[in-house]
Amino acid sequence: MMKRVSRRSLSSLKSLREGNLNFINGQRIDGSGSSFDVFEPRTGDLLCKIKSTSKKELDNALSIAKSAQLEWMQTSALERADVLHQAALLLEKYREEIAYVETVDNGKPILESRIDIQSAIDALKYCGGTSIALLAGETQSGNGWKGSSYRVPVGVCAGIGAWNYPIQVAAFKSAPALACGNAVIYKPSEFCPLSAVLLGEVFAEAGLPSGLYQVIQGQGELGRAISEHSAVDKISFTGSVPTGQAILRASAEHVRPVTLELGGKSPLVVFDDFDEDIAVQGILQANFYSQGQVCSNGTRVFLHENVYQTIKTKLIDAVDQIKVEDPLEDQTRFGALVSKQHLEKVQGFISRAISEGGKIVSSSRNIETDLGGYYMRPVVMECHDHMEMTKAEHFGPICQIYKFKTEEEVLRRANDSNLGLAAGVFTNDFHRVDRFIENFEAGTLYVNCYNLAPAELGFGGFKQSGIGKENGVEYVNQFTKLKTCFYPKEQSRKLRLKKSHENEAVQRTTLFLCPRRRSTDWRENSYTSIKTTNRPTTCSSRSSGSSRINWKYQFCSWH
Ligand SMILES: NC(=O)C1=CN([C@@H]2O[C@H](COP(=O)(O)OP(=O)(O)OC[C@H]3O[C@@H](n4cnc5c(N)ncnc54)[C@H](O)[C@@H]3O)[C@@H](O)[C@H]2O)C=CC1
Repeated sequence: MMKRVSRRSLSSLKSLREGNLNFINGQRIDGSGSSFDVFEPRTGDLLCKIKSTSKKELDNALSIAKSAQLEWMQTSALERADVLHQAALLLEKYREEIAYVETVDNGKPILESRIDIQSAIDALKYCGGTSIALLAGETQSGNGWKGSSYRVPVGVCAGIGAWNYPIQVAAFKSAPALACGNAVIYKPSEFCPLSAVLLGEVFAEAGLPSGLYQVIQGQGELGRAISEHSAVDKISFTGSVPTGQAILRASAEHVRPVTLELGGKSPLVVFDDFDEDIAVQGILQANFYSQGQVCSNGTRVFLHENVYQTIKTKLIDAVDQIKVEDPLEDQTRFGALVSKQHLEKVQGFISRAISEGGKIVSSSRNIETDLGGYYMRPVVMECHDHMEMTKAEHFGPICQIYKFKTEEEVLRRANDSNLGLAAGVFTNDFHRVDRFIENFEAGTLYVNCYNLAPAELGFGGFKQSGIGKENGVEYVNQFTKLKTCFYPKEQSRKLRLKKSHENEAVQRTTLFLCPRRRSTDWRENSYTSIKTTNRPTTCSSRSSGSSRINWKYQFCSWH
């Protein structure tokens, strides 16, 4: 059993502001690399200075991770799941403290930060429970042969995260990796670096041995150093398409598995048979949650010509009523954008769209506020197909509306994108629903709802929106390698008898067919004898039964 040193406290915001934001081998320490400033989105004030991880410190952290991982992989999946479950309970316990830090760091409403922590809790419970069953593998037999496939950890997994869901992404990168017996080295976005450190403290208090979850801090340069490092066995990345492509290129050198959760430019198609008021609530949900900084947002809203005018009018009315407020207040539904640079980027998209013929039809995008910080009003824009914003992800609170006539036409326009993260359709015609499910070119589809991403089902994109999934069984599998072992049927029976007779608990001898190609008569082949670790073959998955937030919040009132 690995030695565990439990911590008993979570760092306060005051302490985080003071630095020591790398979390290496169970300790909060400063890096010795270059420094950079982090600003508070709700006020625009300096939040903290980060001393980033140097190349030498990265090497050291990876070597600590490898040693810790070699021990961790020897623990049972059930034991690992227990640690994740404990961490989930601690996240529940510290929900308010972490939500406060998250909102100060990111600018999103505190209500949303609380929900993001729920997603992190769900991921920990789901991955812990699921891995127990997945790692058990499967056994098959055929003519003269018997074989088992089972899953082993990948090794040291690196996570590189975006800024829009800091605690959630840190948990999404670490939960499946740890559950499957890997170590994690995580680099949060330089814009929102704090909650990943708190997650490290939560893991430590839950009994996770030091070195298995480490946080390194830095900007793109550190991300590049991770993606080029030979001691990293897998990378799980959430961020923009160009960065994802750079990581993929660097990983080709090492022939290393990569999971990419990248950007989107998702269509949301609204037909004239659907309730207009519910459609408006759905469009708000698909565009303005997290100030529009959501990868799966349905920013291209196609409205059927019969309802274009009425839905447009209702939508403008609803958007104009959204209050932009201090994200730390409980009632706030729309807070600050993440950074000055990002605010300027989003405003730049709007200005270029106007010069290309786009038109803001809601009130002004600008807002006077005495909070300081990075605020703008959400907007509705009438757009056409041949403008930059129809193709490019703006990642801000801009709902683009388009008019369409026929189903065939709108499907073609909806799919006309290099990205394929999500797509939605609002209609009461279930034959039409079937046709959209079949023909939408996207990895996540929403019918009469939008932006759900529960832990139980895979979420991820087609086309340039990514490779692999987060959530669901597929996601947990991505943090394992599959080993398949064949043996002759009679030999396997003898081995079983021998094993039970000698009560051999740790190791057994088995046989590989060699050469690998299966002959019609396997007896003609020669054998090679090797040693393998004995593994349990039956385990049951545990329910993640949590005090979940009801997902129906998705159509909550915005005013
Ligand atoms: N599909 C999904 O699940 C999600 C996708 N996203 C996408 O993330 C993007 C917004 O996030 P950003 O932080 O602006 O993305 P980004 O690509 O600029 O940065 C993401 C992370 O990559 C690091 N990085 C930068 N250059 C790197 C390099 N050359 N090699 C390795 N790492 C590097 C950054 O420091 C940061 O930690 C949007 O495109 C959004 O759609 C965001 C959330 C979820």
